[in-house]
Amino acid sequence: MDALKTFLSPLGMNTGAIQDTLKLVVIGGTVETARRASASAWNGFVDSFFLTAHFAQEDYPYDWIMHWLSKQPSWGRSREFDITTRTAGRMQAQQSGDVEEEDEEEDDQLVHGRRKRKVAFMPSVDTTHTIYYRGHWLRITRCKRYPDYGHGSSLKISVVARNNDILKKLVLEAKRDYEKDAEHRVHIFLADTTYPCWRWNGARQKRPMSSIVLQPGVKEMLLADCKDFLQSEEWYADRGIPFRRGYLLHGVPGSGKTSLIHSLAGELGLDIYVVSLSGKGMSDNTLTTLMGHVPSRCILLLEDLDAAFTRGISRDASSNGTPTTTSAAAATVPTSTEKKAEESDGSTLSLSGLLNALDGVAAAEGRLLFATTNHIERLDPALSRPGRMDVWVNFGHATKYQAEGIFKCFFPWKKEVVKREDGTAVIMHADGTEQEVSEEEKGEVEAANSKVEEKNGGDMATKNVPGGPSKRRFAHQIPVLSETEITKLAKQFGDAIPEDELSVAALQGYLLKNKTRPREAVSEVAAWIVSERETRAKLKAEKEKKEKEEKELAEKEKIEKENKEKEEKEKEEKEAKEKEKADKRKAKKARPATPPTTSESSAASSSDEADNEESVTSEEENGKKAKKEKWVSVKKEKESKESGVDATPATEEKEVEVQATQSVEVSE
Ligand SMILES: Nc1ncnc2c1ncn2[C@@H]1O[C@H](COP(=O)(O)OP(=O)(O)OP(=O)(O)O)[C@@H](O)[C@H]1O
Repeated sequence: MDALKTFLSPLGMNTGAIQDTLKLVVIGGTVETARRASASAWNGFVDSFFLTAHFAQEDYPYDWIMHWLSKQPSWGRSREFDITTRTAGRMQAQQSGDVEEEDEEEDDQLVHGRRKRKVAFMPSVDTTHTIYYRGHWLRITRCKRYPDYGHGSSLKISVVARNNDILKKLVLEAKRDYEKDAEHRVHIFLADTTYPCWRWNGARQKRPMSSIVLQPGVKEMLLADCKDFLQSEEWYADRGIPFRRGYLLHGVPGSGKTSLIHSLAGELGLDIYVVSLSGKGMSDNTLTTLMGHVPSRCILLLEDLDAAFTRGISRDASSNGTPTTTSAAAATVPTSTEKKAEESDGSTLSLSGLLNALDGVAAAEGRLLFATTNHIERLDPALSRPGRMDVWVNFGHATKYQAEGIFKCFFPWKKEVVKREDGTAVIMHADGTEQEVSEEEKGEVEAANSKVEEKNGGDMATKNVPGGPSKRRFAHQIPVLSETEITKLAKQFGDAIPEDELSVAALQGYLLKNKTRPREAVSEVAAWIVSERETRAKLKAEKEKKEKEEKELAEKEKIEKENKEKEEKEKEEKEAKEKEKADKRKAKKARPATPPTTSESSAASSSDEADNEESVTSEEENGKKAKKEKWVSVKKEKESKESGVDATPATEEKEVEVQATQSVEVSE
């Protein structure tokens, strides 16, 4: 300190003030260090009493817990939230529940054609929330797992307890709760190739199997097969057969392949995992990782299987399903066009990679694989062989049977209950049969009929509605037909539809346009078919024309390219020749002016030979020069002669000319 004083005094500084400041810094630093040390020691001490469970977003328990949390009243008192209008996550959709209730009255309102946005409350990231559960305080923290990628969260739940029973109970309760709520929905997961994992893409309302109209027996067969498979784990294990089953749905577009899969998923209570094989960034490794994370008991859907092979990734044309070394190698070695495609979308999926991912060691057991394609002929036989695709179903254009069925599904109808004179009630069926029903059954049928009418904006719809009729808004007022009438109309509709010409999706499109006019839909269907045929013929002609034009253009471009290449080649050759000539000329000029000696001339003769062309040119030039000189002198001679004695005949001129040439040749 004294040394510091001696150092500062000559500078005229107040040493007392500086000393005080330094003391303060030292004391402050010591106190802060002590505080931090004690805090971390306390945290460590406290943490040692906590049991902590981690839940990653990629896994199911995360969803269960988030779903459970959204229902906790204490969660609602939390003071920190993320608020979002996006519904990208399953939780966001569910947590919007609180806000939905408040807005229920206006739920159906559209603002500028859009449904009003709902606000979702999300637990904020990196904040700890405390919830009381079964006599314990749970500390819950949600954190970002991959902040650099901007996605991926995890949950951490800590609780002070002697053993982990409380956490087990919590997870089981959350799971039960979640599954109960998911009962009426099918969850869809999409493959994310950036960080290979499955992302929840939404939950769809289950589609009843009755709304899918296929040829008789097809959907029943598929449903029974799936159910049988799901119950046969032991049977497969006993025989050492991998517990997997594959279904290949192939056929024309818009024939119900995807719809049937969604419907089956709903019926079987399974989630759907969708992979787009032609998607950006899809590679063998990515697919294998994804397949390894598919849970057992789910539907794995490979849509448009043929599209994955548009780059020609196939083993070989004559493949019989057994991978060969060469062909498998060929599959992994892309051609230049394939390489370009890879470069543009980062996709490097090979057929052998796909096959390995589907039934390699990492592939999940117990899953139902569904693959759809519009071009079965493009598939490699190895891909569609039994063991990979066990059941094939062909989907064609609409038959009369399907047309009739889809009409019946489309329009609402009710059962006719008639009271006989003797007081008993009967249901009159469309085929003329009568079904006797008890009073109770009659009540049920009538209640069902009222529901149908209410749903479709009939008279009943405006009755018994809390808040009065004005509270209810109906987009469509659809007449509810009797069973007899709908059956009759459906038959007429089916009869009018040509067999195997239009897709079911096209029929659905027509019926959608007439969704409130079932009777008109039947009376106008013939005209629609005519216009549909005309449109299709027109589109076909336009397509053919376009293809022809494109072909011609391609041909023209090809010819132009060839011509251009030819011209460039000729130009290059010409330039090379001229350059060669110029070089030779330069070389000749550089030779010594003195006549070469015999030895020199003989030595030079070989190079003269090489210069042959060049010397011929200079010889020609020399000849021409000499000839001209000779000609001038002869002419002068002639003129002098003419001025003197007699004209020399023209032949003489030629002779002289010839002689001149000859003399030049001789002189050379
Ligand atoms: N057989 C069917 N029964 C009921 N609805 C059908 C049927 N076929 C098609 N549809 C309707 O047509 C629409 C398209 O059907 P879907 O997407 O299932 O056809 P797809 O065969 O999968 O077509 P793509 O091959 O083009 O993917 C859906 O809205 C669906 O309701």
